[in-house]
Amino acid sequence: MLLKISYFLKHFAYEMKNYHKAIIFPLFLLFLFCFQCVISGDKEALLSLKSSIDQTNILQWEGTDFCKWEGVKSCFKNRVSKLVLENKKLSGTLDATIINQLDQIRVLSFKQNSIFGQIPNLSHLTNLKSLYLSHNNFSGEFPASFATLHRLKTIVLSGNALFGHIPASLINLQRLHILYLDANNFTGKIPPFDQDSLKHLNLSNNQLSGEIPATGVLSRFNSTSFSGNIDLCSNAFGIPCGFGFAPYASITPATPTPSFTGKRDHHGRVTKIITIIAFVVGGLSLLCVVTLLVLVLRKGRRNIARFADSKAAAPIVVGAATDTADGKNGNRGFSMENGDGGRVGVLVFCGNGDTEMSYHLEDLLKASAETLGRGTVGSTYKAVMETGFIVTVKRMKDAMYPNLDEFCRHVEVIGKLRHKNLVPLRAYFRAREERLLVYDYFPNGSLFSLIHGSKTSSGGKPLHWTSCLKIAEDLAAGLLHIHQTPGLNHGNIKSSNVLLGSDFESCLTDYGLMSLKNPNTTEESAAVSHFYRAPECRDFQNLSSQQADVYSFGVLLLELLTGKAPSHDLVSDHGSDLHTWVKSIRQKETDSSGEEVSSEKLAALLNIATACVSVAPENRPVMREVLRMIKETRMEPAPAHVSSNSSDHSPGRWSDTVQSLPRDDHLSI
Ligand SMILES: Nc1ncnc2c1ncn2[C@@H]1O[C@H](COP(=O)(O)OP(=O)(O)OP(=O)(O)O)[C@@H](O)[C@H]1O
Repeated sequence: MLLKISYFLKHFAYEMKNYHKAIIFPLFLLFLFCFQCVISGDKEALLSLKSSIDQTNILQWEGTDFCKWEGVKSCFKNRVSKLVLENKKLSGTLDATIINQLDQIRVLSFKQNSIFGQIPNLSHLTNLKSLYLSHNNFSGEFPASFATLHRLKTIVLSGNALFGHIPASLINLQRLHILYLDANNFTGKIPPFDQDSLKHLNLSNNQLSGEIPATGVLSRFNSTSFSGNIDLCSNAFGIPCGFGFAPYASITPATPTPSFTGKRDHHGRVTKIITIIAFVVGGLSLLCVVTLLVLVLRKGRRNIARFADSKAAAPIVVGAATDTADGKNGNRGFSMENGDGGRVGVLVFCGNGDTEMSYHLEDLLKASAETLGRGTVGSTYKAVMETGFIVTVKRMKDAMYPNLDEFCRHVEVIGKLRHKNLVPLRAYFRAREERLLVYDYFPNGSLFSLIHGSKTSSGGKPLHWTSCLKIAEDLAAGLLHIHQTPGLNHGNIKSSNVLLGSDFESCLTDYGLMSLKNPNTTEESAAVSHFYRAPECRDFQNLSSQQADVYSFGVLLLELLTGKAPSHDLVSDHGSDLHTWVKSIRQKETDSSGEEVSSEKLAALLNIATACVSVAPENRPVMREVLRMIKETRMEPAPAHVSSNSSDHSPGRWSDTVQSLPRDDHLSI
């Protein structure tokens, strides 16, 4: 375009044959063009401004005389000198190139709109005296260019989201009369304003810090000009510096400054509340983190102490040997004491041979614990001590508690039982409200797992007949040992309470504990436990008995023979067809020599089971008789007197020559 014009001018001059005239003429045209631009410049600037902040067309700017448009309060020589667009719901950003075209403006106000973005560089508005941008959504830093506007008297930027420092260069504005920067996020120090012109100052509710400069001008303002800045201090205001925390926010003005709006006060309160909440939340979070850390650190060695001392809530003192429950046996015990020396918990070792066990209460308290399961009696844990020694700890449910003395008497009896087919109770922890039993840990799992695998379904593959007989004999021997203590019974025979020892011998556990149960408790046992129970004991009010144990043992034999867990009442379901049902389940089996097993062997075991599950307790054989029959079935002559030492059988004898079965009145297939 310019090239075209110059070409035209050159051509025109050539035609005129007068180069001087050719230069003057285009300059004249250019002057006319520029004059027209200036005349209509503010109009164009205003329309551009409208299109950037008035998209909803609130401003009805029509007509050629823009000096009469809404908000254009005055013009000077056809230029806008005062533009006041307050509370017009304007929204958008201010474009510096547009605003700076209004360079004759003296007063510019966009108060109480929703204009956002940075406050533009207004360095071309050299005539600007008053700028009101308060209560919008301006963000960004204070424009340093303001310091160059030497005519500025009023700067009102309150209620925005401005941040950063207040430029120290503002002290050069020698006409500055009003400076309101309250309710923003300004940080840093207050510049040392000292211009006499400054009569109104509000810097409240920011995040200013440091000492208020002790200038003569600033000292004229009262504390309300500075309130709501939590890190400001001033010796003049009696808020000493050097204490790290100068609560300017808490200063209550003696004479409130009228210009402080409700919004600012509200903002101050909100800031205070947020600060307090932040401290509280921060404190609580710190507490949670510390607690979590402690828990995580202790997780690796999840502590028996958690259940051992949780209720006692007492510091543990370990080391002093104490007496057993009755104070007579002299078994070694280690006590847990409260602060005043009163004994609240004792670990008592049972059987005489166990007094030299290689751990103390302290070791147990430090052991890591893994939950093995939760049953009728309580929760069972595998506890691994720091030495690597492993024990099983059973924490008894509240419902199981008789009074402490009764508990101790009973557990002392159980703790003395030693038999190769019983899981030994090594120690017990007695405290006011806590009962722990410590057993050997059996790593080979339970009979339940052996029969049913890890599945909890009732279906499983029946064990080989030799295993059935071996297990039956082991359990009968263990149970007989219990029954040899007058009045003592197991009370909870089931396959999960049979553990496999190091030689895969079967060992009864959890014996003698059901009688500790409070008879008034309404707590029901699991369904599977229910059908092991003798019919006369299914009502929980009725205590278990040795005859009831025999019934449960019979059910366990049926489970061995069929591989079916008693999820329903096997006995009453199958009645007289029990034999047919069992036979139908078992395939033909051979012994180790490859010879087909006489059905008589299995028939004999089934006969024993059937006898045990007689509905009438008086028709059930006693355990001595049951053991004898099982032994005879395995071709082993039953001893005249069965004792704990007499039931030692090696697995090698399982497939001995088949002999004829003994006949019993109860047993007929
Ligand atoms: N001394 C032990 N060594 C290894 N595992 C054990 C020991 N004692 C129990 N268990 C296993 O821990 C698990 C939970 O046992 P727990 O006695 O708490 O429940 P349960 O036998 O299912 O029910 P109940 O309390 O009625 O006897 C069971 O699988 C059990 O076989």
